[in-house]
Amino acid sequence: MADSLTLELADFEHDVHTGIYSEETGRPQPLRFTVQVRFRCPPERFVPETPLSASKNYMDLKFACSEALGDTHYQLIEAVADHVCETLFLQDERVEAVTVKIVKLALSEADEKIGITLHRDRR
Ligand SMILES: Nc1nc2c(c(=O)[nH]1)N=C([C@H](O)[C@@H](O)CO)CN2
Repeated sequence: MADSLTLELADFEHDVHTGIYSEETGRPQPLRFTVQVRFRCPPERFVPETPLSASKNYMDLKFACSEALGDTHYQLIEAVADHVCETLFLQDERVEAVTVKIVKLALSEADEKIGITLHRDRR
């Protein structure tokens, strides 16, 4: 049976312009991202000499959750997650599916975690 490969970035925090309400506009707020990327056809074996081109650079996941989001104001964090998914699909045609979990840290009063998870298969 073939292997499957999932790349993961967990608990990465980055400030993003997002929010529905007027008090949320004008300055970015911290979001916590956890992203999983399902990768098509990994090689049969990863040997010591296997090059990075046989996989996907996990630093690309950080890029998708930070610089790639730019200074755009995203009303909903769903739109942030959508942008992350599309960035990852565009980067590499071997990306089959992406799951993005976002926690809006500014909402937490007693360590509760409020946010969303978006899963998208390549269309
Ligand atoms: N499903 C969502 N619900 C809400 C969002 C959101 O982005 N997705 N955002 C807000 C406000 O901006 C919130 O962070 C402050 O009340 C409310 N609900």
